[in-house]
This record gives sequence, structure tokens and C-alpha cells, in this order.
Amino acid sequence: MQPRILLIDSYDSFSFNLASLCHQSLPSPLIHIIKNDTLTLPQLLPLLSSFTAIIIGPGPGSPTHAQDVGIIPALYALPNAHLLPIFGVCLGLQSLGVAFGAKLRRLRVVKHGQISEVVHGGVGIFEGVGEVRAVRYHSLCVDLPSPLPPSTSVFIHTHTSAAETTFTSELEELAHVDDELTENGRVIMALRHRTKPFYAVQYHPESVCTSGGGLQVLQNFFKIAEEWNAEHGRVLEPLEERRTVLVGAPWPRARTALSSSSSSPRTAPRKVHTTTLTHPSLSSRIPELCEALGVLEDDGAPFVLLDSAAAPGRFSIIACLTPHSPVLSYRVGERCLVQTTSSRFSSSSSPSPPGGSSSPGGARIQRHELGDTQDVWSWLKDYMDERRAEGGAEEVPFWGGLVGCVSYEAGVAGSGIPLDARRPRFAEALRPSTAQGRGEGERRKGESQHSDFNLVFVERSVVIDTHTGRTYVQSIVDGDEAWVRATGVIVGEVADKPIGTGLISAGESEATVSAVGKPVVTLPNKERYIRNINAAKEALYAGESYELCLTARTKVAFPAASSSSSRKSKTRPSSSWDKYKKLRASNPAPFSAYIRLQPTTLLSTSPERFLSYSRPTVANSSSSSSSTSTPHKVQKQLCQLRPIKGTLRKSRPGSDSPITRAEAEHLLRGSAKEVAENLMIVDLIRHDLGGVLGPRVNVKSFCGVEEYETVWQMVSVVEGVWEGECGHADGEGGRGGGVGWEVLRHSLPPGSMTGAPKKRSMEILQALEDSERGIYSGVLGYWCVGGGGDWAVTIRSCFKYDDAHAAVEEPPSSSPSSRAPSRASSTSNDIRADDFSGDATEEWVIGAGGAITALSDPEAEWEEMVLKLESVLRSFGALESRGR
Ligand SMILES: C=C(O[C@@H]1C=C(C(=O)O)C=C[C@H]1O)C(=O)O
Ligand SMILES: NC(=O)CC[C@H](N)C(=O)O
Repeated sequence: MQPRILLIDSYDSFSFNLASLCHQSLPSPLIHIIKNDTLTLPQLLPLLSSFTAIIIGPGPGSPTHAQDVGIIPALYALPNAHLLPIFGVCLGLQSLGVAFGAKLRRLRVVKHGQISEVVHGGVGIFEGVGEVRAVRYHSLCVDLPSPLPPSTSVFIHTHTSAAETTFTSELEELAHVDDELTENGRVIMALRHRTKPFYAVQYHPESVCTSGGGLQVLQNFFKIAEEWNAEHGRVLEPLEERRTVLVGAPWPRARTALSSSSSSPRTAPRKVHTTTLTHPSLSSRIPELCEALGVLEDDGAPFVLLDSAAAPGRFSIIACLTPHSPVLSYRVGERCLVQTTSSRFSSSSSPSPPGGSSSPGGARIQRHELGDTQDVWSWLKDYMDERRAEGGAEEVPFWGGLVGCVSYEAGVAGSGIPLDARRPRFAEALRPSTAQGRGEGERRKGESQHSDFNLVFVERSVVIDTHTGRTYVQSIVDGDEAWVRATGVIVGEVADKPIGTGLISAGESEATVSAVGKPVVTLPNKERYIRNINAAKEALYAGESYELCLTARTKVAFPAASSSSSRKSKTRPSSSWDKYKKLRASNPAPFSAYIRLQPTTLLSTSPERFLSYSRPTVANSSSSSSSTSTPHKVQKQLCQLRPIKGTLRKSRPGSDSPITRAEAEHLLRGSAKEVAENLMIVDLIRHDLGGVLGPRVNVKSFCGVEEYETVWQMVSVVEGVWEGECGHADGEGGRGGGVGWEVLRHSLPPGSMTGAPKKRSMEILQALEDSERGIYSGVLGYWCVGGGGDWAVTIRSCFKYDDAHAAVEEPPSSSPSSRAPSRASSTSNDIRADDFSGDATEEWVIGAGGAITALSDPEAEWEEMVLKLESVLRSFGALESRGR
């Protein structure tokens, strides 16, 4: 019978990595993963006879807090009749220790993402194991009671071999590390119970940077477990169907090309019409092309550009929207999506959509109720299944589809955290003065009333391959050849214009901006930010988190004069487009974007890919698992994530010569702190990806250093391949949508913007940060009608909501001193610290932040946040005196 493993997940962000290691350690194991608080012991006891062993994973919090460990203590106290082998990791080891009298203590110097040499005796789970260099993620550790003179204590007696030995504990140390005496001294790294089949390690065998102590240790444990089971007459019983519901299907869950919950699409795939043009000059004329395609015509009309303004970006996607392009918006907590189509455009060749109502402004608004078993993601999946297309140019990643942005809060709520919640424990511990109760289902008071999903369905597009100079004019509308031809002509005209004869000259553009006037910049309150850093560090010391990405918001308000320049013109010229052009030029980035989906406008110069997934490819299966004799088809999809952690200013204070690549590599890759920050997110992302894809996840590159306009960044690349049966809708051998969208849904918000473990970190950040993050920290990108997608982390960007200035207003400073001007107020602009009260017509929000670890220096973290902020602020003309 296949080995069956029960993995207890304590809401950690490394659990699927541990599942993956189990998968490699055993022949075809069935791994069931449950949270530590989903089952009671009476529910679990009758199931245990079906399991070879239990793995107790790591987690935030403490083994002495009942709500952190759930059922774990009960497992170490199993009655003999139900006993089975258990392997604990980190919190799992600490719980084993506490269960059998070990003393829990806080480390003096916590270890998060750091590698230590583990000293072991080469026996038991360490048999045959050589040098172990292991990654640690812990703030707590356990000590066994020290041996006492025989006459003074109540001993626990056990009998080993012939000689009677007296022990002070039922536990035996199998490994330790020797931290510096000024740090933590000797710290236990592995334990076993002397008589029960319980083993545990304090380090993380599943981390990508652990060497020696991973696979072989798990293999040894499973060997010992199987021997113990045989010796004790444990014959595995089949897991009855009715009981499987309690522990769920084994991981990874089988996923067909179409999610099992989704109905099969009623429509045949659309055809993509493409014209390919070659204009090498176009790569440098993307803004001009957008202007030729109408971005300046009306600021109220939707316009979207997903731009690749720097390496490693490649394709720039211009959405050519029509009056009937549906803009979909959705706010977390609601049961309907709102679809808006506009009739503000001057011309269209698309037919009118059926149904719907007209608003006084000419916009048509349709509400789509979510079905009883539907959430917004499954609704979008069905929407995309109905609109799938084929036949486009294979080398073009986007043929049409949904484009836009998804907020940070959409991910928070999707992780099961209520947006109105501040866990009382954190609220009390971290911010005693601001904890307030809120009603069920409400967002925090004064929070954004804006949509968390802002997407438009794009049928026509121009995609520029900035590497090859090839430009693709594409439409998925039937009979759209005339539009494709006409647009090809416009593309050619822009490409052929002599340099310096742009449609809008640089001079004109400048004039618009200068008429807007100097912005009023309201920086985050430094004192409060530093207080939050210290509170975050306290949470890290307590074992509540391993890394926290703390952020704050800056507001940039343009005075009322800004509208004067537009009075002369009939339509509203787009001041946001001017700002985007300046931002793009001053901070070129691979995931730049201009997304204008009123009332939301987002300007991005993000360097960070969150997730891309290739268009699924179909191949004949080479596996013999198919029961039918006909060759069956499988789909493959490559998923890639590129987390960034580690940021270094390029300029050198007081010098004209910037930091060179060699120096940056030395400073970033040589820093234990920066590498640890990156490693933690890499492990988190492996887990996120593994949750959907299973064990086929690889770290393709670790801590590479990439150059951007103002900063050096340390970037890792994590990839995974999904392989699955073609869904029923693909009976003809066509391809379905793949599972990339599911990876996206399950991995939001981006781990690099939360820290690890994700859930607890989000809760702590929610308690610390004063307002919702909104669009910042979420993702922007596309979901292609061919099944691929590419989403960037929304950072180094700014956004505005046109219908409310107060949407992300932070509460006023609590102390008079917090109004003191911060360092940046020495610039020529009016930069204030958190006391904004301007009569603005246009208010932009810029989020910025950074990962806080136990090693963080608060001043340096504030500077890092300001550095990231500056990369955007510069383009507002707000930072002349700071240089770059
Ligand atoms: C929080 C931001 O950036 C995040 C934090 C980084 C870091 O701590 O080094 C790097 C990239 C992002 O994942 C931001 O740009 O605002
Ligand atoms: N990785 C873990 O399981 C950590 C356990 C515990 N929260 C600590 O910080 O020590």
C-alpha cells in the first residue's frame, strides 16, 4: 500500500516545501495536509490507522499559545493504542520539547533565513548524513533540563540495554548548533523521544538553502517509521471515502485544464487576426504610438498600456479599446461585479452589447451577480473560458484578454483575513492607542470605497516586441480586418516619422506639466514609521513572523491651478499621461504601465514580476498512467515568479561615480541580512507555487543582481511546470486555460510585499499600517485569451482615484512632534510630514516600504523606503534638491 502521510500546517508559508520534501523521500506517497485547527482529536483518532506517519510543520507563534498550535500538543500525547511516528519541524520541535518538559526560551539573537553548521552524532535520523548546513527560521528554542545529582530530583526512568541509565528527560538531543556565546550559545537542533517514535528538527530541512540535513534526514525518518510500524503490528488501513473529506484529497490536487468547478464553455474559441509589421524604430516610440492611438483624446475614457521600458521586459502591449470594451470592477466583500461600457468614444465598429442599463452620463452599467458557489475568481475564469481564442502568433504572449490591476486587499481577503479585523492580540501588543472594534464585514473606517479589481476586456491590441522590433496588430473580433489594416497604417506612420516630430512635442508636454504647478508632497510620518519598524521587530523577536514588509503612503497633491490649462480645450487633455511619460523616462522599468480605468488611474514603473504563466502547450503524454490505449494529451504550462528583496541606492552620497556592479554584488550578495531577506521570500514563493503545481518547483536563479535607473536589486527566479490532463472541453485536442490563474488566485498578495509566514505577517501589518494599501502592493498585468498571463507587483508606482481625495487618507498625527518636517522637507517644494490639508484637484498616492527583519536598523529602513519613493517622486519634479 502507498505510504500515507498527514502533514499538519500551522498557517506557515513553507508547508508545501515540506510536503515536496516528503514527496521526494518516499515512493509515491499520499500526502494529506490539514491546518492545525480544523479537526478535533475525536475526529482525527479514527483516521490515524490509515497513516504511516505525521509531519508537524513549522509556524508562527509559540508552542505555549494554544491558538498557535491547535491540535499539535494532543498528537504528542496520543494514547499508546493510537501511537504513530511523528516528525516535527521548528514549531513542531518546540511543541515536542514543551510536551515533554523542555524549557522554552527566546533566542537573544533570532535566526531568520540564516545558515548554521549543525553538529550531529550520525545516528538515528542522522545516520549516514555528513555535513549539515541548515537554514533556521526561529526566535524561540528549547533546552532540556540539565542533569541533576541523582539524590535531588524526581527522575524519569527508562531502561536501555542491559545497563540501567537515569535520564532527566524523556527527550534526547540528536543535534545542536554552537552560536556565539554572546548570541545564543548552544541551541538544540534535533530531538527524539526515548521511547516513542517522535523525532524533530529545529532547522528547516525543506529550505532551498539547507544542505545535508534535508532529503536524507527525511528518508531516514520514514525508514525508522516503517520499521516501527512493522514492529508494532501497525498495518495501514485504507482511508474510507467518507473520511477523506476530513483530511482532504492528497496534495497536489489533480487539476484538469479547466477547473473541475467550472462548466464547459458553450462557445467555440475565437480566432486571433494578426498582422505582423517590422519597425525597429518603434520600440523607442511607444508613447508616440499611444498618442496616435488616442490616449490624449479624453482623460475620462479607458486606456491601457502595459509597457516594457527596460530589461528584462520585452513586450509592450497597447490595448485599443472601443466604446464597448467592458470594464469590470469588483470590490471585496460584494456579491456582484460591475461591468461598465462607455459611449464616450467618437467611433466604433463593434456591435452593441445585449441587455444592461444606461447611466445618465452615457455609460452602460451591468451588474453580474456571483453564483452561490462562485467567487470573483471563478466568475472571471468562466468569463475567460467563454472568450478563449486561438490562432494568434505563438511568439506573442498576449492576444487579447483582461488587463488591469488587482488590489493588495483582494489578496488579504482571499487569504481568509477579514479586512475589518485587527487581531486583538496584535492590536493590544502593537498599537494600544488605536485598536478599535468594527462591525462584521466592514472595511476599516474611512477606508477605500474603491474597487479591488479593475480590469478591461481587450479585443484589439498592438504589441511591440522591443527586442526584435516586430509589431503585432491583433484583433479577436470577427471580420475586423479593416481595423487591423487601418491600425497597421497608423503604426507605420508613427514609426516613419523623423525624430523630433512627435505628435506632441516635448515642449508642449512640458508646458502642460508646468501649468500644473508644483505639487504638495505629504510624506509619511517618520516617527510613526520608525515606531512601526520597532513594533515589527518586536513581533519578529516573539516568533510571530520571520520577515515583515512594512509600507507607508505618500500623497502628492496638485493645486487647483492644474485645471486651468485644460479650459481652452473641448476634451480633457490627460495630465496623467504626461505624468506617465515623465515617470517612464525618469525611471524606465520592465513592468511600466499606464492604466486608466476611471475612476482609477495607475502609473507604474515596477521592476518586479510577480507571476507569469505561459500559454498552455499540448503534447502527447509520455506517461503510461493512462488506462486507455489511445494516446492521451497533456497540457503543460510554465510558471515563473521573480521576487525582489535587497535594494541598494546606485548613487554614492557626495560623489558623481555611481556604485558599480561589482560593488553592488559585493554589498548585496555579501550581506547576510539581504540574502536572508531574499531567501525567506524564495522559500515562501516555492511554497505558494508548490501549493498548486505540486513538487515540480525549482529555484532557477538565486540572488542575482539587476540594475535599474536608481537602484540595484537582488532578484531570484522561481519556476514550476504544471502538467495536467486536457479538460473535457478540449476533446478535440485544443487547449484550455491551464492553471496559471489558480496560482495567481492562491498566491496573492505577493509574498515579497507581506513577509513570511504570509498570513500572520499580513495580520500584523494590518495592525501596524494606518490605512489600506489599495492598488499599491497588489498586481497589474493581463490574463490572455490564450491562457497565459503576466502580473507585476504594483510598486514604484502611483495611483489616483478621481472621485475621492480622502480615500487613503491616514489619520492625523497623534503627537505635535510628529508634524516636524522630515529630512526631505529641505527641498524647494512644499513637502510636509503627515499634515496634508490641501485644496487639491488631483491627489496621487505613492506607496513605498521594505522588508523588516530582526537585523533591521530603523534609520536605514526609513532611508530605503524614501529611496524607493524617490524613484517615483522625481518625475513629479519634487526632488530637485535631493538628486537621485
Ligand atoms: C516595498 C517595496 O518593495 C519591495 C521590497 C523590497 C526590499 O525590501 O528590498 C524590494 C522589492 C519589493 O518587493 C516598494 O518598492 O515599495
Ligand atoms: N519556523 C518556525 O516554526 C518558528 C517557530 C516559532 N514561531 C519561532 O519563531 O521560534
